[in-house]
Amino acid sequence: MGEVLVARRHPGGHGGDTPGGCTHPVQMSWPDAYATARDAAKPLPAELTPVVAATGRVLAAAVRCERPVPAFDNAAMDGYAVAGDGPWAVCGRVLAGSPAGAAVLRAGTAVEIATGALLPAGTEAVIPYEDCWVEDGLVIGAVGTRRHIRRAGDALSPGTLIAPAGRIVTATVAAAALQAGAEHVLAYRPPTVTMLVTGDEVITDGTPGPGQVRDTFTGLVAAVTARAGGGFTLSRRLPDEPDLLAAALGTAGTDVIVVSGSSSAGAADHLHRLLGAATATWLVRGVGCRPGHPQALAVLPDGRFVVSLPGNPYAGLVAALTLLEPLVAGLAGRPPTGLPTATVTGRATLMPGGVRIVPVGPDGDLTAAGPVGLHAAAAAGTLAVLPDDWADGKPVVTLTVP
Ligand SMILES: Nc1nc2c(c(=O)[nH]1)N[C@H]1C(S)=C(S)[C@@H](COP(=O)(O)OP(=O)(O)OC[C@H]3O[C@@H](n4cnc5c(N)ncnc54)[C@H](O)[C@@H]3O)O[C@H]1N2
Ligand code: MOO
Repeated sequence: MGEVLVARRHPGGHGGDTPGGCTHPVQMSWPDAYATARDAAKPLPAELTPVVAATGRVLAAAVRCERPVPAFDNAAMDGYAVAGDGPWAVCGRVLAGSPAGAAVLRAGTAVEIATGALLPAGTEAVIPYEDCWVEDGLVIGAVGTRRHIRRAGDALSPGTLIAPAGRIVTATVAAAALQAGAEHVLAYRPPTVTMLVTGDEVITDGTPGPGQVRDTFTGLVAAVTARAGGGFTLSRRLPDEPDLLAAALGTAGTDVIVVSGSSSAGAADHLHRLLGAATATWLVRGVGCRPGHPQALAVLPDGRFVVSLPGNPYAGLVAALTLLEPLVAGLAGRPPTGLPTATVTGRATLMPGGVRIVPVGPDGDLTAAGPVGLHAAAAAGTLAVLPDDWADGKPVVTLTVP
């Protein structure tokens, strides 16, 4: 599944040795890292999916109308279906969903009819209630210039395009497909994502005690996964125990494994060594951005991707938007789209030779943010990717906070 982009040994940056003959590229620029994650992900196989379960998936083949819409001739107004000249003798009533009856409407007769009801054969027009009245069982009025009849196929005929390949199945695409008689669509299988939350100090519920922190990653990763069209399956908290992390990496049966923490050089940071031992291929190992520079993307020999998010929460969010989101979107079959740009104003300490990723409010003003606190990103909603030659007021690429 993965593609070795630069197969060469790391010259010795963070993470130390990579036993097991693991190869990897040197630290990448932020735009290259984003593009690498996106391009490494080829769409997963397409499968025939019930329309009702396809929302959020990407179409691998166009959806076309299979049955005319409407499927049968019906009344466009509540009133009387009539044949021949009036006045018309009322001989029955047809509501939507009830059969029109065997009888053919003969000249001079009428049936009371509801909007959407099957028209009796022989109907020449529908006269709305407001254009007629009934006296002694006779409808009195005149057929107007409009017949108020909807013919089968008036709205849509078989073969008409409902949605092209590559389109995300929205609720409206699904509704249009069902309306047009499609029960199944061919859609890419959405990638599944497991989250491994590492760290002895991380707790997943309750109030942290001394030295502990509350997990902030699971909800963010689940949201980024869902937004990119993936299925978040599970979050597991793991202590800083290499055997447990190795076992979890080995058994996670999902297309993508996200690991928070353990990305750096500390005594309890085992991920890089374990991926080396597993002969993973590094696609990205370290990115020229602040925060989030220790982030990485690797592919295991069986094709499963591992996304490594640095433990500092804002750095981890930046990494999820840099590597996880484009990866999941690509696996889900979403066609690449350019990132939005916006004009941003204010001041920031730029990173020579790399990018600084800074929260930006709706007014376009930059906000200061360190690698830990998430409050500025939460208030901002958007992150600006500032290159080292950025100047106040210049437009930049932006990322949307989940
Ligand atoms: N010698 C070096 N030390 C560090 C470097 C470096 O290059 N050389 N990089 C620093 C940077 S930058 C970051 S970011 C962190 C990355 O650390 P890890 O990914 O190994 O993560 P931990 O050490 O486990 O934790 C760091 C920090 O984040 C907190 N954390 C971890 N997981 C969670 C979670 N699920 N929810 C909330 N907070 C979490 C953890 O408690 C630590 O405070 O390394 C620097 N060091
Ligand atoms: O990824 Mo670290 O921020 O640069 O804390």
